[in-house]
Formats: sequence, C-alpha cells, structure tokens
Amino acid sequence: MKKLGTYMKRYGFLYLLGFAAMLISIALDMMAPQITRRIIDDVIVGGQMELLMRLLFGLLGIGIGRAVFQYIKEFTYDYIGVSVGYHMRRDLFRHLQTMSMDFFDRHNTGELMTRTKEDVDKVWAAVGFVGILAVEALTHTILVLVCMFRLNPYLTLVPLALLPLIGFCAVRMENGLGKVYDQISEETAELNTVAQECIAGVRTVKAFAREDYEISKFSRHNRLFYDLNMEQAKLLARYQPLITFLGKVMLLAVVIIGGLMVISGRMTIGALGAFSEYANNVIWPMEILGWLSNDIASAFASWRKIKKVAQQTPQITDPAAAAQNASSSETSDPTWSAQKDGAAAIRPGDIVAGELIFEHVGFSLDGHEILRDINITLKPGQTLGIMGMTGTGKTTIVNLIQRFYDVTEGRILLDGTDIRELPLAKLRASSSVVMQEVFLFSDSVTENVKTGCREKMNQQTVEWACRQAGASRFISRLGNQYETVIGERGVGLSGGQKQRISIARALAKQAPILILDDATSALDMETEKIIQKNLKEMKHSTKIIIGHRISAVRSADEIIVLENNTIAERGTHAELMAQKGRYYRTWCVQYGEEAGADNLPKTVSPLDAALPPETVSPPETASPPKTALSPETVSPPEAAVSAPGNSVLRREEELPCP
Ligand SMILES: Nc1ncnc2c1ncn2[C@@H]1O[C@H](COP(=O)(O)OP(=O)(O)OP(=O)(O)O)[C@@H](O)[C@H]1O
Repeated sequence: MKKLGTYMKRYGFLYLLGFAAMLISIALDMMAPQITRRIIDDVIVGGQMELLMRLLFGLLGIGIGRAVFQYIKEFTYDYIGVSVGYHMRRDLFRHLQTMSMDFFDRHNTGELMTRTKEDVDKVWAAVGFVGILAVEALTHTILVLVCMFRLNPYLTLVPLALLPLIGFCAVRMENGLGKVYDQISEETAELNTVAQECIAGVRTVKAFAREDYEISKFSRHNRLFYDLNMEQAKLLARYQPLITFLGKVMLLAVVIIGGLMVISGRMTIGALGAFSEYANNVIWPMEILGWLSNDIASAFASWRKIKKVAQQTPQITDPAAAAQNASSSETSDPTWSAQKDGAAAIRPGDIVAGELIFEHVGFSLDGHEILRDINITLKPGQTLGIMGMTGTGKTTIVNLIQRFYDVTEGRILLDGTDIRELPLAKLRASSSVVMQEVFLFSDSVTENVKTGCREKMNQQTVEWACRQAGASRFISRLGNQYETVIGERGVGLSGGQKQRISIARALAKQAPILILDDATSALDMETEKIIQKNLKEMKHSTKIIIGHRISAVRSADEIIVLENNTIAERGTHAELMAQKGRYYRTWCVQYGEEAGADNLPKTVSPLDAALPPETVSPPETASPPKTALSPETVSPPEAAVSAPGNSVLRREEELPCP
C-alpha cells in the first residue's frame, strides 16, 4: 500500500479545480452582504431607485454563480474521494492476497472485512467532501472576519472574542471523539466477526442448539457497541449545544452593540445589516465543526488501522533470484516461465517433472514442534500415502509443499530445486490440492471446477474431470447441470457431492503433483475405490494421498505413518503389514474382523472382492502426457468421452447415485 499522499497526488489538478471553485463560491458569498448594504443604504435610505434593478440582478447572479461553483466543487471532491477509495481498497485487497498463512492465523475475517470496507469508506470521505468542507469552513471563517473588519473593526471584536471559546469546545470534543472512535472501530470489527461466524456456521449453531449462546454473545458485543455510540452521542450532546449557544450569543451581541453604534451614528444601518449577515455566515462553520472533527478524527483512526495491516509484510515471499527468474524466464527459461500477474496456471512449454524430495525437514510454529526429520523421495509418477493419528502433521506436509509455511529445518526440493528458490506462482501451479476442508465458491459448477486454470480450461476438460471424480452423474441431475449455481460454500450439495467437485477441480488443473488431503472421507468406499483407480491411471502425476482409511493409501508406492512429529513407519502396504506395527493395527481395526486378524491378506483387502472388475480407463489419452501440461493438449480426448463402452463412463455408470 502506498502513502495517503501518494493516492491524493494523482488528483492534484482536480484538487486545485475544486479548491478554485470553492474559493469563487466563497467570494460570491462575501459579496452578497455588500449588495444588501447598498440596497439598504443607497436604495431604501438614499432613495437611488435606479440602482435597485442592478443590485437585484447582482444578487441573482451571485445566487446562480454560487450554485454552479458549489456543484463543481462538490462533484470534484466526491469524484476524488470515490477514486481514492477505489484505489486504496484495491491495493489493500491485493496486499491481503499477498499475505502468508500466519497473517490469516492472527487476523479474523470480520476484522479484515472492516478494514477493507468501513475504514476505507471513512478515509475516502475525509480526503473528499468532508476534507474540503473543513477547508471551506476555515477559509469561509477567515474571509468573513476580514469582511467584518473592513465594515467595522470594533464590532469585529465580538466574534473574535467568542471564536476561541467555540474553537476550544470543538478541540475538547474532537479529543474525546477520537478515543471513542478508535474503540468503535475495534468493536465494529468484533461485531462483524461474531455475526459472520454465526451466519457462516449456522448449521453447527443449530445442531448444537447454540442459538441462545450466540444471541447472548452477539448481544454482549452489540451492547458494547451501543455503549460506545452512546458515549459518542453524550460527547456530542455536551459540546454541540454549547457551540450553537455561543454562536447565537455572538449574533445577539452584534445586533445590540451594532444597533447602539447605528443610533450613535458610528455605523450605517446598511453596514449593520451586512455585518449581521456576515455574523450569520460565521455561525455555520462553527456548528458543523463538531461533525467535521468527528468525521476527521474517525478517518484518522481508520487510516491508522489500515496502515497497521498494510505495513505487515508476508513471511513467505519469492526470493529475489526467483523473481528475477520469473521475469526473464518468459523468453529464456523453458522450465519455469512465470506469469507477471502471478496467475497460477501452467502454460504450454512449462515442464515440471514432479520429483519431490524432503531432506531432513523439520517444522515448528510459535516454538511448538510439528514435524521433525522428515525424509521423503517421490519420483515423478509415484504415489505416497500418508497416515497417522489426527494432529500428527499430515496436512502440515501439504502446507509446506505449497509454501503456506516455510520449513524451519532441512529443505524440500521440487525437480532438484529448493522450493524457496522457485517463483511462488509456479510452485503452486505445479501442484493441485484437494483440501481436507472443502471450500466451494458461490458460482456455477463449471466455474468451481475451472478455479485452478480459469481462462484456459475448456468445457470438455471440466466434464472429463467431473467424470473422473465421479461427479458427472449427480451434476447431470442438477437443474442447470454444469451451469447450476451452487450456494455459498456449496450449500445445497451433500458432503460427498462437494468432495467430488473439489476432486474434479483438482484433477481439472492437471498439475504434475496431485495431493489429496483426506479427500475421500465423505465418499462411500465403493466410490472412493473407483476414484482411486481413476487416479492410479494418471501415471504421470506424482500423487500424495493422505487418509485415515487404509483403503485410501494401500496401493501407494510408499506409505509413511506419522507419529510423535516424525515418520514412525514406512514401506509398501505389504511391508507395513508384515512389520505388524501401527499400520498393521490400524488395518486390524478397520478390516481385521472381516478378514480375520490371524488370516491376514498378503496384499489384498476384503474390499477388493466387492469392487467391479478392473477396467482400463484411457490414461494415455485422457491424462496429460508426461511433459505437456496445457489443458488444450492434454485434456481428455473426445474419444475417451464418446467411445462406446468407455471404461471411465462405465465406471461412472456403476457409481451408486448419491
Ligand atoms: N496454524 C496453526 N497454528 C498453530 N498450530 C497449528 C496450525 N496448524 C496446525 N497446527 C498444529 O500442528 C499440528 C499438526 O496439524 P495438522 O493439521 O498437520 O494435523 P493432521 O495430521 O493433518 O490432522 P488431521 O488428521 O486431524 O487432519 C497440530 O497439533 C495442530 O494443532
């Protein structure tokens, strides 16, 4: 994010234009009482009737001129404010997108939403119409005093004596309001968070009958919000009437003292009329001073908060070398050609083999050790299964591969390069993850599946991916099939349906590395197995499958079992079964009863018997060839879709309909 001045600088000309319009409008304001004076003194008292029409036209001209220049001023400053707000909000949002996971661990959603919406709104108001109104009020007051002084220097002492008093009240009020506004801004964020969490988690709230608890939690924050606003109202109520009262006292004093001067012949009645008009004109800036200071104090508080967020730097950044590589590789390096906009899409010509190596990887977060001495070698096309009790660090391994966090010990190599040296966009484009927690956008099925590579993906690839994920059958039953808009986070779909779409999304991206983090937990075992077979046929993808069910990992080339922050067991399914350790015990718990713990299968689980006969999908044609990663060239061919008796389709037909 830039400095506030930088945002304003680009509108320098418009600021000047608006300022000029404001000055002309004030000047016209200053002229009106002079005409009033002449109408009284020259026309009414002096009897120069021939002047009347000219003076009246003068008043009319002033009125029209004021309206025109006020319009120019207001439009200009509104335009500046809205434009500054637009750029500031865009930059803040972009900045948020660059932040690493640790930042989002520390800040809640409501807080960040308040920063990007309410706080930016307050700042743009201050640099726009509120700011110019403050300048106008000040300029107006000074010019009115000058005009008063020229009319009658002695009588000008009256407003001069009362103005400091009014200013003092305004400053006191501003100080108080500034503090309250800081608190109101904090509490707005809290209130947003509570409401957002409760609405987003409405199912959990209802399932656990937490409505009363949530209502009382919301009411607590709402009450605090109310109290702070009342405090603000009390401050306004204490000072605002005093300011207004002092303004009226000033007017009364001008009329009384000026009247005495007229009686004593030291002032004309026309001059008193003009002076009273000026005195009237000096009151409104005082009256809105409280409101202005209120808004400006609140804008300062908001800007401080925006700055606090904007000054935070992402922990995970592209190293300078990688960034350089990113810009030069467009023409020179065919291995890592980075996109300037950072879009995570692999383009034709990009070659990522997908070899992944963990060398003595350790990871700690806030002093808490999560992973220790993890060593993995995964050749292109191989599959790694990861098992382990909950909280043993399985998802953390995925987070490290994607550089959501950086390793604290050892290193991770992708195709022989430390991932910290690779451009982030390319690193993330090279892997495709089905997250444990399914998140779908409130958009059509097609757009959700296209998430990984929006511009380049054709409908054929989308439908192929859905078939591979066992999702096409239920999609065809949706109202608008692939164009059906699914609700926020996939509302309207079952857990298994959401999971299938998220698997399709990952497959459609066709990245060299495919990671499934407990991705089939909501599927029935038969569907899970069929999806696994489809995955197995993607022989050129390196796959990491995390699961709690043996069935999810058993066919992997290597399975690791995590325990006590490190790898406790490793090997193939058969080797691990033979070791009779934790993996074996898990197998016993899951299948032992059916298979008979003593009669352990060598490589086949009882599940296999229930599966449809192995059929061959068209991986050679349907999945990407080893190096070509463009969806256009590698997406499943029409043949795979339309060929009669196509194995993918047949398996899909066999899926139990959800
Ligand atoms: N953002 C975070 N901040 C602090 N600790 C974290 C964070 N994310 C994970 N952890 C901790 O790291 C450990 C490993 O978490 P991880 O999510 O990798 O476990 P997991 O094996 O995937 O669990 P599960 O099987 O339940 O998905 C846990 O103890 C967890 O509390």
